Amino acid sequence: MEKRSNKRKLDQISNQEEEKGTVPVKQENSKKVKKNPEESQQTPKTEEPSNNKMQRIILWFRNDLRLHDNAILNYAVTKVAKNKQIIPVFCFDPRFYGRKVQKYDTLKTGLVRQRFMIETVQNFRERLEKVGSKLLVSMDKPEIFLPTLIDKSCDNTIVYQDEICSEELTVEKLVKEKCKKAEIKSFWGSSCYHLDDLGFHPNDLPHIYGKFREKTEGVKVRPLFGQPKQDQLPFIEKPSKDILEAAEFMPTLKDFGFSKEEVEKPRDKRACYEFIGGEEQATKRLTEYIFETKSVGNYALVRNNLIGANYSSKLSPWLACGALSPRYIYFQVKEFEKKHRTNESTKVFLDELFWRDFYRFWCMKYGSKVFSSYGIYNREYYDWTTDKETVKKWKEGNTGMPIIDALMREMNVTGFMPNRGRMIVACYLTMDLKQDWREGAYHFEEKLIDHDVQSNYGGWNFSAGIGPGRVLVFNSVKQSKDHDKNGDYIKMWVPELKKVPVEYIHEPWTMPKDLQKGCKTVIGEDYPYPINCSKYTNKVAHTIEKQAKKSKRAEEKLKQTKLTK
Ligand SMILES: Cc1cc2nc3c(=O)[nH]c(=O)nc-3n(C[C@H](O)[C@H](O)[C@H](O)COP(=O)(O)OP(=O)(O)OC[C@H]3O[C@@H](n4cnc5c(N)ncnc54)[C@H](O)[C@@H]3O)c2cc1C
Repeated sequence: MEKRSNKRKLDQISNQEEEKGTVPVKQENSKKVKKNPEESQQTPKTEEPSNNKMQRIILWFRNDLRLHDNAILNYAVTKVAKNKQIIPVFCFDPRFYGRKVQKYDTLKTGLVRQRFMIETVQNFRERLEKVGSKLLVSMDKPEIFLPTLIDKSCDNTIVYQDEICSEELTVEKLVKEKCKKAEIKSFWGSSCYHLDDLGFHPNDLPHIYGKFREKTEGVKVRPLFGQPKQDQLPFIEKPSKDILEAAEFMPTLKDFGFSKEEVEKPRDKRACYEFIGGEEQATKRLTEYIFETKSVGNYALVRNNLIGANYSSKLSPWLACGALSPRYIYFQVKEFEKKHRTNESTKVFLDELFWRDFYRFWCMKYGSKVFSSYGIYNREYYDWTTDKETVKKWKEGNTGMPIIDALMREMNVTGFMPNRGRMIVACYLTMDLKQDWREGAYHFEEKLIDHDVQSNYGGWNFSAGIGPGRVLVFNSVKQSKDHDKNGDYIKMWVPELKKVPVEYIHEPWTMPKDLQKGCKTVIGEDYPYPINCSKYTNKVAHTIEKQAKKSKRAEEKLKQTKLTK
């Protein structure tokens, strides 16, 4: 391996797998629930091999970048062997990092999440080093990099945590194909409930979340795995030069194609929280949210607010990449309930955590259908269109609907958007502007710091009226008045509207012309007219818009004639 040879060239990445769901539904659903899951035991029963051969265990980490409560680390620690070598690996797979999706004109991973991921991997490496291990990092595809670690003189095992959706399953399949000389083991580990404990096959998952909760009422969350201790993860005694290089390699944002200007831009001070990647920051935030500020005890009262650090936990970015275990959160909340109080808030908070579980099992059940345009029920009556100009305005936060613009701008800049906001903007794009929901979902995938394929595509299916449960149709103006009464959130993210009086902040296009001039916010000049959507724009606004367009055209004509003269 040449120095940093694991760094690929960005322009070599193929865009073949443009659309999700290239794996047929059946194949995804064929992920069997293990009947007698030796591999899924809390403490895996690993037999001592009959020979004295070195046991090489390659731990392929993906969305499980933590030492605490980690199923594959637990396997490595509890594996009984006379001689064993544990090799932890993380690949910045070019299919997920540094790749553009041409069809939706989005990146698979935008700048904010990419930065967070580098911090996460760096912190994970440091934590592994503290217990005497190392982390190999590569920018190659796993099916290219992992085979280079197979040593013929050893018994090799490749271990990973199960994933659910098509793109991830395709990679698993390729790894299996290319690593035939190694044994492959996988473990469930990304939800609170263990797949094997549900008591039913994911294909029998109830249609709606409430019924899922009823059906799983008696299911116990399994206890946590312990953290590996010093020397429980013995590395290779005399590693090769290549392996040592990979154990030091860490890509930079530039390696993923981001410009110097983008990389050096400071974090935005308006961000609701300073998200820094890694397990250490994750557990710090968890303690702060649950025990120091005791905010979990007020969750139900404030969770729909839009401003501040503690209206919700902000744990999702660490959960998404597995720097934080959902079971650890669950048990910490239970601890809080024991010490302080059990109330509606702690219950609602845990319920949200189980929504995350629900979407995982839901994606298992429906496979690639969750990425299809009319969803799992083929609701073709929605008749989405794609008007790139409209989608662009929505993406950039220039729709002329203040609450939508504020929410989109917060996400574009910081990577975070409140849950209420996600529902509002998704409903606006699909129900009001009637645009293909996938334009929105792919944009979220690029921008969100907490992007999680199951929660994102599940959330979009739900909001677009093609997913589980009732179809919720929001009125954006009402939502704006309900959740941002004084327009503080709007004014924070849409500074053009700073001087607009509160009574007009939610519908600035209804402001009388004189007032628009008075507060230096002329609609159509300083801030756009709302996209023509009959639900919100009243006749007055349309007339003003038409007149403005007419007079603009007249002005331009006049200029033209002057020029030609
Ligand atoms: C269109 C749309 C897209 C979404 N995309 C994502 C995504 O990519 N990644 C993601 O983690 N969440 C997503 N969500 C769910 C939800 O918005 C976020 O989990 C939540 O806003 C994260 O903030 P928090 O950690 O402060 O959540 P809290 O309100 O503090 O909740 C605690 C945890 O519960 C889970 N949770 C809460 N609400 C939901 C929910 N509705 N669905 C699933 N899990 C939930 C999250 O893991 C969250 O961290 C999406 C929702 C919608 C409507």
